[in-house]
Amino acid sequence: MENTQGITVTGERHDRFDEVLTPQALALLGELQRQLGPRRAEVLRARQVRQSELSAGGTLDFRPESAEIREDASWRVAPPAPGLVDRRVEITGPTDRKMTINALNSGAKVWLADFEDANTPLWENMVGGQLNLMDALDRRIDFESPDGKSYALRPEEELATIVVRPRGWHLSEKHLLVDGEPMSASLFDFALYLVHGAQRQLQHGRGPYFYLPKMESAAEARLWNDAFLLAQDALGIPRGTIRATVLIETIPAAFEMHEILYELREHSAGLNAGRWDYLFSLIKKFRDRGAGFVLPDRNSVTMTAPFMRAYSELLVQTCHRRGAHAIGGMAAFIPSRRDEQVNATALAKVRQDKQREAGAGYDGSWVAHPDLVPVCREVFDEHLGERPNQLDRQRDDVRVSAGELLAVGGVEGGVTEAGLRNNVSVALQYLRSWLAGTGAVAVFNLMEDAATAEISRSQIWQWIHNPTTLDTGETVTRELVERILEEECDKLGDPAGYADARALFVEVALAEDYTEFLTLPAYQRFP
Ligand SMILES: CC(=O)SCCNC(=O)CCNC(=O)[C@H](O)C(C)(C)COP(=O)(O)OP(=O)(O)OC[C@H]1O[C@@H](n2cnc3c(N)ncnc32)[C@H](O)[C@@H]1OP(=O)(O)O
Ligand SMILES: O=CC(=O)O
Ligand SMILES: [Mg+2]
Repeated sequence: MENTQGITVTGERHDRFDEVLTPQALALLGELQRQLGPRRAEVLRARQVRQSELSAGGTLDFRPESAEIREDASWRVAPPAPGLVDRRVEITGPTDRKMTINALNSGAKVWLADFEDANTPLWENMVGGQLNLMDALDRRIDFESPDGKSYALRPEEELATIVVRPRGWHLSEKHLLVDGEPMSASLFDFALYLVHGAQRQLQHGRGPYFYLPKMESAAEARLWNDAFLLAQDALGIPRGTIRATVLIETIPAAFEMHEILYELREHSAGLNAGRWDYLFSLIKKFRDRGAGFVLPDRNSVTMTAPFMRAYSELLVQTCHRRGAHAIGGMAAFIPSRRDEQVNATALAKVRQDKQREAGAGYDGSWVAHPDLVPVCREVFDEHLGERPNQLDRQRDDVRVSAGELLAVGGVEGGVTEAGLRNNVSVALQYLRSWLAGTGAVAVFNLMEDAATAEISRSQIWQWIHNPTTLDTGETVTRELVERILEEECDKLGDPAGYADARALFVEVALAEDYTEFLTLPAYQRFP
């Protein structure tokens, strides 16, 4: 452990970590944390205040205070930056060495290098991931797997543009203390990539680009914008070099899309419809509000549910009014190279999802696996023709009210025993994987990550705390879930291997008090 000017690294200095944790990088981390740490605490407190209002019966609406920004038709975000003009296919995934190479080579236009939903924030993953990004930008990221398969990058012009997703504002990085306090994980991930990636990216004719997750308000976007201004000035990089695409993946943020774009306009690269966290947020924010907000089984809530369609179309309308890209979300179906049937289903489902998005006006969309790149590309090729995007397509036909965004009742399908069992089993399997250091995993042929697992455990909490009857006629109670937990654990086998995941599940799904993010108590389990 060392302490230089109030900055202490408590994490281990593994091989080559010094290349990431340089004096220049540590100085920027300290500066950002000292300048913006108190503001971060403020926006997190504002989330709590809003939650108390909602729990007391309040609602969400478009903000009268910022009506002028929404109604002013004159402003636009910055024109798309190099490497971000054509974003028809974006692949997402963690930053381990093999997946970094596979993602960059996948044929996608963009790679979302993920320190958030698809990542377990182990110190080794965080700093190791930054090293892999540096090596990828230096084009020296060859790798050999234990079974002897060699990996190398394709020619420059075929590689995806890197867009890094730092962790959300709620998370801290406890291995980096500033004046004795853990620093913001968001600022940690952002600044390390900026320090090492900016010049390297500019040499490749691109720039330091980011995806910003889990925001709940325009004030949070302003905080990011201030971090960009401060960091660009500190590093002598022209203002506006950084670009950021914001995930609209919380229900409060859906009411502030124009305002979020406005705050970031000089740095904005558009918005993305993060459907899984959005559903999680809906459940979380209205978790104790009774039957009108109880969603049925996770798998029966799709993007064609009226409230999801409203959110998705409002996002395209907002973006294109402001000259900003609208990027679609993740269909969770994962292809299989071993099972033809599973593969055919995944390809068909993903095709359908991308067709809906391209038809709605999205400029591109996400895939979770290299084998899904061609299908997404085909669909957008058909819609875009020779154009790199469809920013010119205005959705003036879209009219979305606050009530429509919040009308979560009335989704077809109910709460079933099978759905409850699925939530229990998926949550257990995901938590085990997360605790072992892998933050994205295929379970029952679907992609599971922090966002989807949040839905599973939050639904269980919500069903226990609001009168909910299963298709079997039984009422969901803590005792019933405990019995099902026992049975699902038996099916999975390996009780010792699941012991930690099981304890964490009880904490985040069955406790009387709701846990805001499962990753908070999960992270505490790491030294
Ligand atoms: C809600 C949200 O935020 S969505 C965004 C966050 N989530 C994600 O990014 C999930 C990304 N996807 C993944 O992590 C993976 O696809 C998983 C875990 C779902 C499935 O992975 P696997 O079980 O390894 O799939 P599979 O065995 O079919 O992989 C085949 C090959 O594709 C590679 N691959 C699979 N997904 C990806 C990816 N997203 N990026 C790069 N390479 C990938 C594998 O590394 C493997 O490579 P190899 O043949 O060289 O060994
Ligand atoms: O990050 C994406 C989501 O759907 O959540
Ligand atoms: Mg998300």
